[in-house]
Amino acid sequence: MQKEQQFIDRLYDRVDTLRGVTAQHVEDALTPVGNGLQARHERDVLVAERSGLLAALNAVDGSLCFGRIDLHDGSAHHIGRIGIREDDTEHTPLLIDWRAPVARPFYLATGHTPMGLRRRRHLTTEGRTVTELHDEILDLGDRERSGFEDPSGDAVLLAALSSARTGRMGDIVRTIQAEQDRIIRAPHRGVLVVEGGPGTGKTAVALHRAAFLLYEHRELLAKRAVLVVGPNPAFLRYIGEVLPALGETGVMLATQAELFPGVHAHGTDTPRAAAVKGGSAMAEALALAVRDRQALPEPGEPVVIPHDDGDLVLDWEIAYEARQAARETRLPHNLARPYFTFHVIDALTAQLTERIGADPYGGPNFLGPDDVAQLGKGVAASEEVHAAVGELWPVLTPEEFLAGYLAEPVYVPDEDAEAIRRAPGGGDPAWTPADVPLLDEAAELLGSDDSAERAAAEAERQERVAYAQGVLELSRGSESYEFEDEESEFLAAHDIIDAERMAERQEEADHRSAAERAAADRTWAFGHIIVDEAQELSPMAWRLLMRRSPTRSLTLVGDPAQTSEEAGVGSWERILEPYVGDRFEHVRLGVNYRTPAEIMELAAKVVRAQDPSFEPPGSVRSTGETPWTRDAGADLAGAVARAVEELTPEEGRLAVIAPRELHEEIAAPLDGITAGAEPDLTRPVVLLGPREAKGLEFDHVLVVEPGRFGTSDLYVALTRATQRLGIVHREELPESLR
Ligand SMILES: Nc1ncnc2c1ncn2[C@@H]1O[C@H](COP(=O)(O)OP(=O)(O)OP(=O)(O)O)[C@@H](O)[C@H]1O
Repeated sequence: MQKEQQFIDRLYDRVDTLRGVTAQHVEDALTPVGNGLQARHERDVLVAERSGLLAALNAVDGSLCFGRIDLHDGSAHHIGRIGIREDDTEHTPLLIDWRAPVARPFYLATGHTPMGLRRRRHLTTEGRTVTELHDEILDLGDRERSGFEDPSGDAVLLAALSSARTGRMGDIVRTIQAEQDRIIRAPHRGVLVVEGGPGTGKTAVALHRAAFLLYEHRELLAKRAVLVVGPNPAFLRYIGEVLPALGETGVMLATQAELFPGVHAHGTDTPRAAAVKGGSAMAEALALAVRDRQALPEPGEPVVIPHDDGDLVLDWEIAYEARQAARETRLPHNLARPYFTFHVIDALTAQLTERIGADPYGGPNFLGPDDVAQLGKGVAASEEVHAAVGELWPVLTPEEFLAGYLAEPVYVPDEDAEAIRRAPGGGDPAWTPADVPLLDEAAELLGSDDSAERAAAEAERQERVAYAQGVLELSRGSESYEFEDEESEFLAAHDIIDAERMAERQEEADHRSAAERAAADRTWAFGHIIVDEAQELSPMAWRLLMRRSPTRSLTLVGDPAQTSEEAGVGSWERILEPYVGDRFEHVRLGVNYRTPAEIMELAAKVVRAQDPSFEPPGSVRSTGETPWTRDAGADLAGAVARAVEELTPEEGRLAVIAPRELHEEIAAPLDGITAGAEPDLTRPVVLLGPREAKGLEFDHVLVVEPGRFGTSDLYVALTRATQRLGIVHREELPESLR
């Protein structure tokens, strides 16, 4: 123990030094560097790198080192949250990053396959003090003993699993199990589906996989960012501290509702409406509805446009021809529009030319090319002409278009249209999460006519080029000074870079991280996407996500038995077929680390009532505490309050999971309970609806009125506890719980 304490002391000495040096470096790098563009660029890179390192050093302070492996060749390595090197000329590793290949045997070695290890040691620390050691001897022939042997090999894991919950998910880097390690370190290309029952560590594995990928492909993923998609904001907050604790901050966490920049989708849909909006038929319906916005005048009822040189007649034929020409470009609606406009102007100009210059005796037209051009200019400049074109082929934003569509849904069966219909207008349209993929689909179909923005960006670029040119000239002018020493190998900026490239570089020095830039850009292509509770996403949501991953580099984790959304897709094959065919890896996690065996037995009955062949994951531990059921009699709120008092842990968290419509009644007699749309999970007692409980975990859980839950919601609710489960009801219990 003393030796390990000495090591830990040395490690923290080094960390403190590094932290001081890095902080100083950041400060140095932040000092103004004048106008030298190259210097400025280098400074930006340095600041970013050093700030990242500093953030990592600060974040991983707690239990920085948690393991040690001793090899047969006499060498030993300490394993920790990040890698630290000595300050010697060789930069000898002092602490090995858990993600490095050298650390792998720490997670995988067994007595059967020791991978060169003699011993695996788990270190437990409090602050900077070593408090416990647990050793596993992997070479049975080895007689040497430390006195800290843990014959079962799972003391550290079991302690982690039964410790009090905090309302925030913790990392599992000390105790990643072999089946989990293989998933965490799987290659980043392609689609990996991770399926497993409740508590099998899917979320934990997904987040550690993100950390691993950021380590393994640092350069690529720092540029393209990693996106983690979760089911709701409370869940994202619940998991939000895991990656920072592993020293990783460059990840964008988002719910489906947040994936259309500029839209805050806080409205709610009925389950039926969400299911219709999520169905793949919507893609076709929206595409057809966009075509409907490319209108023609009624035959025989042309649009007559007053014009200085005489009325212009925009009839069905002209519009039809123009529409054909525009559609043939196969461009999105807004981008095809200029072709429509052009054809209309052309045809109207021809009409004028014909009218004004026609020879009544059938000879050639009197007007020459210059006159025609002049007429054309007049037509093109006519506001009335543009207004008429705008009526037939309007510029549409996704929001305008979708609001219009939802006010009058077409190309879906009548009963579906009824389910999604929404009153038009009314200020804030209150977009719902299910609208977000539709907005994205609309944005694809419409295309954005960003010519104005592009022109502005180009003007800005030109300005930067001019500025860079000036800097280069200055640097040429000062050449005689820089090259005073003939032998000097110093290169002036203009030797290695031209003005255009220098300007581009300056543009790259956008201080936002890739994750921040990605959050503001609808068309961002992420380096990797991780989807948690992937079974909940609708086909339309999958279309959106696949657009954000053109390289198809995704990890999907989920459990079909926990699907609650009607729009959710039951089979991975069906989800993925349109995008990758059958080219995806499918792995399963089979051990439940959360729910004790006693609770799992009860939860399994619920699913078995519907699917007799259902097999839940085996629980890694039992507690001896049988879940209980209590009839509340007439006073439901009173019975819940008594149960809450009984179940509120001294340390740790209790969740009351009840149908939403009962929340007010239940919460009334309870003090200090946190509830609402975004409850604070760090408070001792939290009141949740079944859907919000998805993915979360508590020491104790009280389920209220389970007869009102659907099968999968009930299964989710029953499997949230790490210790105790109680059920209170006034109405009849479902058969499986009787
Ligand atoms: N190897 C491990 N070491 C320590 N704890 C672990 C390990 N694997 C999983 N756990 C813990 O088990 C609990 C369940 O993990 P997690 O939430 O990732 O499961 P899940 O499969 O996503 O569950 P669900 O589908 O029910 O939401 C968490 O507290 C997690 O920290």
